Amino acid sequence: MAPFKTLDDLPADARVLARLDLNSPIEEGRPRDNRRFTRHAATVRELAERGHPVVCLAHQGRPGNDDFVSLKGHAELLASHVGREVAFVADTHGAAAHEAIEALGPGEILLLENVRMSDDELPEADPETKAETEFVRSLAPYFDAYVNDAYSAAHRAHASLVGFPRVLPAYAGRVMEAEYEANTAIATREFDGQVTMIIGGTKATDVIDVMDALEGKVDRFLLGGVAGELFLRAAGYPVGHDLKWMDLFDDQWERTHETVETLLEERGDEIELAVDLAYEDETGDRTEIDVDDVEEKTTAYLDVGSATVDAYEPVIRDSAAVFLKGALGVFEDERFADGTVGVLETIADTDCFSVIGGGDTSRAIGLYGLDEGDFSHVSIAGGAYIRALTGEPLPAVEELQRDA
Ligand SMILES: Nc1ncnc2c1ncn2[C@@H]1O[C@H](COP(=O)(O)OP(=O)(O)O)[C@@H](O)[C@H]1O
Ligand SMILES: O=C(OP(=O)(O)O)[C@H](O)COP(=O)(O)O
Repeated sequence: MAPFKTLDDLPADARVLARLDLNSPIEEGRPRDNRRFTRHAATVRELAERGHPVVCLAHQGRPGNDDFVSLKGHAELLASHVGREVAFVADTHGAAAHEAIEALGPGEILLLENVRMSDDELPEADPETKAETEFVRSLAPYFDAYVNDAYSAAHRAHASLVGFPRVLPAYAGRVMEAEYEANTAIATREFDGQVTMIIGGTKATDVIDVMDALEGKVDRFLLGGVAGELFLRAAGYPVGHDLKWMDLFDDQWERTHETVETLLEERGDEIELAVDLAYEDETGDRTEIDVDDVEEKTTAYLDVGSATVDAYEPVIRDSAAVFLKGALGVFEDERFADGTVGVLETIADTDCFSVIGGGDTSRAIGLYGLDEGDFSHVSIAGGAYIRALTGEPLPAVEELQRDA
């Protein structure tokens, strides 16, 4: 049985309130185009083509931060992906919002203002409390159905995510369905062979917790990025040097070194560390060094080296499933993309079940001309992906399951 109702179960003509996750990097006040728009546009288009009036909810940034902006630019970008007009009203649940919702005809789309501009959206609370907020109580009567497509925000118990499914029939959108299925695979599927997890990126504290939680579920871990250097440091190599303007290593080392040391000691045979690293030399070129030749902690390493990519390749080729979280290097700079692109190319070249996770990391696929279709799933979720990998429940998904 499907764990929740989907768009296939949605009654014809239902007036739909759809929660999307359009949270994006903001440049000069406008959202930078990214996969979240393409993916959610497909759900919205399907709803509009079936003749539902579609009112969308989404958030952007957090109050007090520079990226906490209006969704006006998001409506324009969403429209370009849907291929239909997306109206916008600068109101979350007041009279202007109600008027615009009432005026909406079949197949028409409206995006309301950033839900976090309503005091009722945050903070986190249980679903009953969120369902009683003015935000939920005033909007719900305008709709017949609530569709949650915002898998990547499903770890937040906010009003737009857990309140509405208590008062409206609730359905999973297409993005929600696909993300749920792929991201819970480590916890829910049996693979006929080795399961490998490639760990990198800057959020070392998070990914190290994942490694700790995945005991018995993953056979091999291949490490790179900041997390990889913390493991190398624990293995006695003087790496993990913080550049003056970044505090990536020392702070995370303080928080993780005990777990890292225990993991190396107890499960060291599952963990592969980089054998060489790359840095920017005095002339600005990429230079590689064997980890055994590193003498002092004075250099910032920005990628794993080519011998590491060669060593990781057969492990990937021997795997039935590969899950990736975080980049192996600073791939945004072409000189330091080899590690990330190298492992992605190998995964793309195999038939294994593969999930590429992390909003930043998955950008490497488009930047370096890889084909998204060569992976089983490219996730648009960060925090929710990590939680799903470890089997931790997501409050907004639980509400969909409860309603089913
Ligand atoms: N050695 C490194 N030093 C600094 N940054 C790194 C290093 N390796 C990888 N990164 C950075 O990690 C980022 C991606 O990781 P992160 O933000 O944790 O993951 P996510 O993909 O989940 O958003 C990339 O933007 C990349 O530049
Ligand atoms: O972008 C998001 O999370 P992610 O960066 O972990 O993928 C979600 O939109 C959640 O946003 P939040 O972390 O401000 O609650």
